[in-house]
Amino acid sequence: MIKVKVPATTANMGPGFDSIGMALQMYNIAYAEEIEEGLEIIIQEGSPDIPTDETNLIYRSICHFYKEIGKPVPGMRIIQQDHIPHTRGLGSSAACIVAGLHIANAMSHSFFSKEELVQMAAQLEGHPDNTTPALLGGMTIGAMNEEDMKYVKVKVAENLHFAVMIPDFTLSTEKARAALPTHIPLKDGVFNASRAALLAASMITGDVENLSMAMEDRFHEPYRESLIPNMREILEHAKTCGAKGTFLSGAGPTLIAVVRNVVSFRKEMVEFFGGLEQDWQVQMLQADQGGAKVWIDEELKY
Ligand SMILES: Nc1ncnc2c1ncn2[C@@H]1O[C@H](COP(=O)(O)OP(=O)(O)O)[C@@H](O)[C@H]1O
Ligand SMILES: N[C@@H](CCOP(=O)(O)O)C(=O)O
Repeated sequence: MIKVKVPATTANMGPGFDSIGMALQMYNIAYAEEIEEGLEIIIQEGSPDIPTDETNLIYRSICHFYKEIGKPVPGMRIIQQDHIPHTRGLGSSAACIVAGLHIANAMSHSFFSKEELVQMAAQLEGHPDNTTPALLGGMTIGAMNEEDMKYVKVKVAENLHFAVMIPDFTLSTEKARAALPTHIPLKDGVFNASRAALLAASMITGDVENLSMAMEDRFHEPYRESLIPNMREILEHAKTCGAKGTFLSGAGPTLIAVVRNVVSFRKEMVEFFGGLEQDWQVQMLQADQGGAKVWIDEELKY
């Protein structure tokens, strides 16, 4: 039996559109084993609307891997225990890709290195900001072309807490990407480049006081705001409650605030959400530093 545990990820973190992402301590677990023929998918925990046929994203990622190595896909049973809410901007699709590639790697005895899987996963998702931290943990800064992806992994300071504010409605990445413009004014390019560099450097040095400015964005948040009721008010309120920095998680609709005052922040935000039409859950999480883990027959492999 193969077991894979993959963390949720938050991409962009403000200005790092399609480049910067971070793993969070929230996980999907998948078990897989070969069976004589066919495909059996059991969703033990998680959303009932996840497909259990060949369109399932874990299975599609497994098929992609087998195609790459030129071998037929064996019959298999997959059991999912999902804790990452899907279509909320917390990298559930990246978690499926990472789980699928790890399962296929183990099942086919291919022994691809983690580094090879990092490259394959980034090409499969098309942007490296979810799959790279999902595989490696921490915060990653990546840049890619058709052949290659270069990245740096940064360990996230242990004293940083992330208030992950998840609404009861979904927003697909596809829809949120369709809202983006094809051109960005030069002044916005300068705005984002300076903040993305400041964000990366500040996370390395631990200069938390920079985060308020370093997490500002003009590439995607202003264009996605209309898809997320009360987004601006929520982020502004989070700042008045002491957030060091705030951003839209991935393509949204989840919002994240970096906080130090965990208990009081949560209490104040829960009160604030009580006055809004939509239901918002607040989870206080820390960064996952190690990324996806794989067990074969209960032995931890990596
Ligand atoms: N646990 C899962 N198992 C199978 N497919 C999943 C799972 N989670 C997400 N997906 C697929 O990924 C889609 C969501 O991807 P996306 O819009 O990129 O949102 P997210 O921000 O959650 O990654 C879902 O509609 C579903 O097709
Ligand atoms: N850079 C992407 C990130 C999408 O992340 P997800 O968690 O919403 O899938 C984007 O902003 O479109």
